[in-house]
Amino acid sequence: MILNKVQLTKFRNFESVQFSPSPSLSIITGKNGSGKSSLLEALHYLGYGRSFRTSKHQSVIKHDNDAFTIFASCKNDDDKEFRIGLSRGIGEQFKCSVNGEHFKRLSDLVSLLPIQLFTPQSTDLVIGSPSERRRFCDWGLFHVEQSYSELIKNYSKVLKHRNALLKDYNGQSAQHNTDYWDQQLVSLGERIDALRSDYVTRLVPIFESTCLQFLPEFSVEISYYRGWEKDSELLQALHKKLPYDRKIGYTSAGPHKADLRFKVNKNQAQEVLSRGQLRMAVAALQLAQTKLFTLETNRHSIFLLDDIGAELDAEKRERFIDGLLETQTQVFVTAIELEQLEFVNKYKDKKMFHVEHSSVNEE
Ligand SMILES: Nc1ncnc2c1ncn2[C@@H]1O[C@H](COP(=O)(O)OP(=O)(O)OP(=O)(O)O)[C@@H](O)[C@H]1O
Repeated sequence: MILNKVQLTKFRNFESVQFSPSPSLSIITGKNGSGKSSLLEALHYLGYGRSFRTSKHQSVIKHDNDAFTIFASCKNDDDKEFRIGLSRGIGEQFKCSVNGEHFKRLSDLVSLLPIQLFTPQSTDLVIGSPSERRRFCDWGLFHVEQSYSELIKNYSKVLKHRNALLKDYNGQSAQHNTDYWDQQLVSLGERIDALRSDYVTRLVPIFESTCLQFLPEFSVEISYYRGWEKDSELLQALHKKLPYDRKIGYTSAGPHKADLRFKVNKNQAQEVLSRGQLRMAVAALQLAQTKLFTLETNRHSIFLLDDIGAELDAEKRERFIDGLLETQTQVFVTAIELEQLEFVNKYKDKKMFHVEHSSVNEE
């Protein structure tokens, strides 16, 4: 997948801009507040239907306006051209289209564009809550296994019903039967677990070899926690936890509690690694996921690198971009100054853009 042309209207500080990125590397420079991250934010919308900076869609609409629009001309991996459009007004739902045809579900659009993002906040992937790591795994599966997003959606629905029943518990266990929801939760949950567990097994060796390039002085291990006790069936775990779950009013075992656990030299990552080293661990993880995606789908993804200068030294910046370009990923990088990217002269297919006075100029 390649974005050939991107057009934003009334998005953040941009009234109306368009630019034609490189199929390989696009470097976006500009002063603080010029709009670099906003450009990546708009691309992120195409891949996720949301911003990476706010959950309020209204905040990205240019002040004193009532809707934003993002258009992109793309070429898929079979060389077919298509146009996608996304807009959202204040208090409205998304309007999405592909080749001018209206799409009802945002998820249909989102599945077209495999986009990943790396920002100064990306260390949350290692040290933040387990939901960050579940989202990471789910991205990989969502773009590889067709049925995966439906599976997750159905699981979430069943979980909601079971939690509602647990909240209703009034101390009368004889009349409080969760069996119906337990069975459905188990059937969907075990499928999710099997897919995730396989995915992590395929990812780990790629991650370990990538880590050798980024953090050669450390031994970094990832293990998969499926969300309930080892050596126990999910149904058993649900039964065992039922008294506790009734007390707290929600389900405390299952794939919605899964995690990827990091150990660096056998310790918690944040005990051992500096902030910059944590970012390198994340870079290695995302690069590994990019490699696996390309290997398994024969498709190419899009990678957004916001503020590359923050806490990654020049050698690691170069290694990261090299690794992404080797997988033929379309890469967008923002930096305040080009000096942070001195090594880019070696890339042949790059394009440079400068953002100033709410316009984007190719240099
Ligand atoms: N809804 C909005 N309408 C108009 N302008 C906005 C809106 N939201 C943010 N801005 C402004 O848009 C500008 C672009 O912000 P952005 O974060 O994209 O800049 P940046 O180039 O990435 O900056 P930095 O290098 O400091 O991270 C800022 O000046 C910000 O104040």
